[in-house]
Amino acid sequence: MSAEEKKRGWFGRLFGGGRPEEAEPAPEAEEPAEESATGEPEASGEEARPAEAPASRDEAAAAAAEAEAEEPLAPIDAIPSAPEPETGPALDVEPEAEPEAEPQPEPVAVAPVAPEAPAEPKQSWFQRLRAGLSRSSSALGQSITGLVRKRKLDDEMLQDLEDALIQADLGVDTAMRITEELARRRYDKQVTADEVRSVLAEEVEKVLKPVTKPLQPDFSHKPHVLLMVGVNGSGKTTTIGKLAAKFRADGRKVVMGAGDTFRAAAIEQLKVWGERTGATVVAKAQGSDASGVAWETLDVAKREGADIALVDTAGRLQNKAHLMDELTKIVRVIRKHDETAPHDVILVLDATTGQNAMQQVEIFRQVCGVTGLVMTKLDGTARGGILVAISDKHELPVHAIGIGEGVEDLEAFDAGQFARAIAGVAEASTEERA
Ligand SMILES: Nc1nc2c(ncn2[C@@H]2O[C@H](COP(=O)(O)OP(=O)(O)OP(=O)(O)O)[C@@H](O)[C@H]2O)c(=O)[nH]1
Repeated sequence: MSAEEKKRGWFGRLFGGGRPEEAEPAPEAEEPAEESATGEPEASGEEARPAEAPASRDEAAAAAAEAEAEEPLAPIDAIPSAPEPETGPALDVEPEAEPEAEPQPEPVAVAPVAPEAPAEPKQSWFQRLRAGLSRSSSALGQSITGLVRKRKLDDEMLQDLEDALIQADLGVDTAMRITEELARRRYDKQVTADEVRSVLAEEVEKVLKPVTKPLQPDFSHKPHVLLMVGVNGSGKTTTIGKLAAKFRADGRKVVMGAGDTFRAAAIEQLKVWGERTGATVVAKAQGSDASGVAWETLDVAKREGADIALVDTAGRLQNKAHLMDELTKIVRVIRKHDETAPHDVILVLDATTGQNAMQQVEIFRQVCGVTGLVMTKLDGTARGGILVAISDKHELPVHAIGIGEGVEDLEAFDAGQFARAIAGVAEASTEERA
């Protein structure tokens, strides 16, 4: 199988329909990414289009001002604080004060693109998923093995198992269903750890199956608008970059909007992804009005006849009413371009934040009508079970999961694979070894 066919396979699975019929050929790498002589990437949009920028700035300002006058979509005071994720810096500076300050000397951490010539034999996605989820599955596996020692399944063991499953962030309801099913099958009989694991995998798959939904952009929108939201550090920018790479590999025209104007490094990070993928990047200076960036992103996307616009946002939303307003304002500004947009509002959740991720779903659903989820960093945590609890409670589509920083580390979500990986059960069929 060629690399291209593999990409298409991924695309088909992620986007649910295989390669679109009217995909335009991928432009040459230098076409959308405009670089200066120094090699410094120049953003499209305001920086890259001086002649067109003033008009769109006026429109953006007018749209932003109009949007400002409107009511926010959700009461901010009702939103509880979610602790900072492990990877993100704390918010202690008002963004309005930022432009004056020296740009923060943050390193631009950009995930590596898939290595061109991998030396090692390529692992299947399931193998990598299992390896990624090994912290989650081994924590659970140890508890299960510790509890099941050639004993008959009795009430005490069921209670201990339930506690272990809750500890693993799977959620109370799922934990109860698993132990009820175990009791139904094996009560007062000898039970092995393998039997427990297999019931665990089956029950987790039952929860996850209904939420397994590939991303299905409707390219007739021209552009299909995808808004990426989530707390800072959850992996929004990286996920946008990875998605852009997938769309570009499928011949789509992509425009990315650097709507995270809070952090200079996030803007730079997106520009680098733009260079790598050949996607156009619309960016403004750090501290600029994010809704202005969103406006221009759609402006540029329409002008370029882009298939999809991926709009990044800042994630410093906890207890910061004006930043929460910023998100609702971005949505309103986007709707001035297309009242049906944004067509996808994807919440990126960092698995390492465990139960806080549940809280984040509640907050972002209130504020901006989340349509689907991507969970990242499942590779670095023992708390992967949280995706099960979130799915059980919120029933939001899970589009994809991330198990690393590279392009190849984002995959379409598959309930069965995830369930078996987290339960530490072997692959079910040869199909998944592909
Ligand atoms: N291990 C691992 N790291 C990831 C994954 N996804 C993203 N990251 C890393 O997480 C860090 C934060 O990712 P960003 O994409 O910058 O997060 P963000 O939500 O855009 O953050 P802000 O710009 O601060 O709002 C980066 O170092 C990414 O490379 C993943 O699936 N696994």
